[in-house]
Amino acid sequence: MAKTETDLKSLLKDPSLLEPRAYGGGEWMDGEGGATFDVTNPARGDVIAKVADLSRAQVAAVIDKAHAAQKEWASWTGKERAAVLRKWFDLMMENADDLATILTAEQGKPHAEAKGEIGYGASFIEFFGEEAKRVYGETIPGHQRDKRITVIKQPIGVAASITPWNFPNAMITRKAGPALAAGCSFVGRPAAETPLSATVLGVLAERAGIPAGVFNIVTSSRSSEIGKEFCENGKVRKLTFTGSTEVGRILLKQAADQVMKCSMELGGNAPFIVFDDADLDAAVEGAIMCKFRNNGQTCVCANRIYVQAGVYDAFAKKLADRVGKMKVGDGLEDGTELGPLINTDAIEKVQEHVADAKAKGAEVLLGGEVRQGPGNFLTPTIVTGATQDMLFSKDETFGPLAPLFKFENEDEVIEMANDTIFGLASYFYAKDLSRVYKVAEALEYGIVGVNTGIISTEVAPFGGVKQSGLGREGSHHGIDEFMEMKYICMSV
Ligand SMILES: O=CCCCC(=O)O
Repeated sequence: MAKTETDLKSLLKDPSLLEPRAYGGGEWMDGEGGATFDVTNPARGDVIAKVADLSRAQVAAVIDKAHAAQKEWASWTGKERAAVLRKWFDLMMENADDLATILTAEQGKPHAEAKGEIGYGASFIEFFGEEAKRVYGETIPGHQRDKRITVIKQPIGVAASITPWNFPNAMITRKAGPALAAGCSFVGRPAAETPLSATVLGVLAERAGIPAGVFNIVTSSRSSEIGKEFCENGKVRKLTFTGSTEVGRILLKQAADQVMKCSMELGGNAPFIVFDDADLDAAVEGAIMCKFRNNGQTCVCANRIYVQAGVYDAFAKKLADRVGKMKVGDGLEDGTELGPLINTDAIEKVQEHVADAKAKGAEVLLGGEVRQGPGNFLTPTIVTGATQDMLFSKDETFGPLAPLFKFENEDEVIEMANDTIFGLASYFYAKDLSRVYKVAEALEYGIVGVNTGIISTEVAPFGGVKQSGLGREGSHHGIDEFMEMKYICMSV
């Protein structure tokens, strides 16, 4: 069980993968004056590493290096960039066990789930490496007899990224993959809770032969200062962010001064609807995968579960039977299905949502207990009798709370499901084909899962509508976020 950096190293097949320094311009960097910040294991609350705490000036110096490296990188052919990205992907897969151990130690999710994230994260590097060869332009018939029109796509330049602690590998690779494939250089600021999953990507990028300055990881505890540097530095041409809608709004305002191209993957409040013609066992399994992925700390996790009246009681019972058996514990221990929450604030938010629901008439069917002792553990919780006036109807709980709402008909549930400022992911279970089409079209969300609780894949465009964000990540669309279109009009 990891207690210190040394202990965590002893769990790795290759201890040199654990890197507490930042990676900028191809060099490993300490914080100014040796400044560090602590990284703790949420399963035990102990410090596992002291990581370089870069100042804003140090980050600006890294941006200079990324800027200097970008033009040469962009001059490589797509095939040449694809070859090093492929090497990077291979190294991630070869070291997947160690990467997962580092991820679990700092983030908490069970090791098997962490390993799943490493595979998912690596898939973006593989996919976009392949896409590097397929950045096609266009020819358009001229508007006059002597005119020829060609459209080309060019890398935007330096891309800055800010990523969250809940998917500390995949949220970086989903941005760095297309950025590097497009010919951009990349400066990533990982969450202060989970920097080691980012620096290890720097270790492997270096081993893969990605040129100095092309992939950079700037670890820092000063989130708002670094955000400002990214938005105000004239050498940064693209900002890509995954995190809360609240922070996304601040970044968009700051980036407006430079009219910076932004991609925003923000909050969600996913509805999960079970119609009375659904396969109930499949719906229960889908709800568990969707709700309890990363212990509910995922922007696409079900936040509101709507169940049609005729199957409400049966669904609630089946769900409680299954969830009640889930093993909560340290993610580094065998058999753990639900790890700790990231911190005590996260526990308090779940408790606040449960207390509010109880005060408004809901009943706790299962769970809700905070485990005594070290670590941020909370048993998975189900409440019945949820209604639209309860806190979780407006606000993402981001924890292991499954509120069950009862509904009577299609129109009513669509109205309730869409009654939110968010529009990221949504899910429903039904068999009737015309219902499937109508409901999928009526849900105001960027992603709709039909008879499935898992929708994430590198080949599909991930992103939200309304206040859930701007732009799409993944799929062949994802690379366009890092490119500019140029039209060349030629007189012949
Ligand atoms: O919180 C958002 C992380 C997205 C995880 C995914 O890609 O499914």
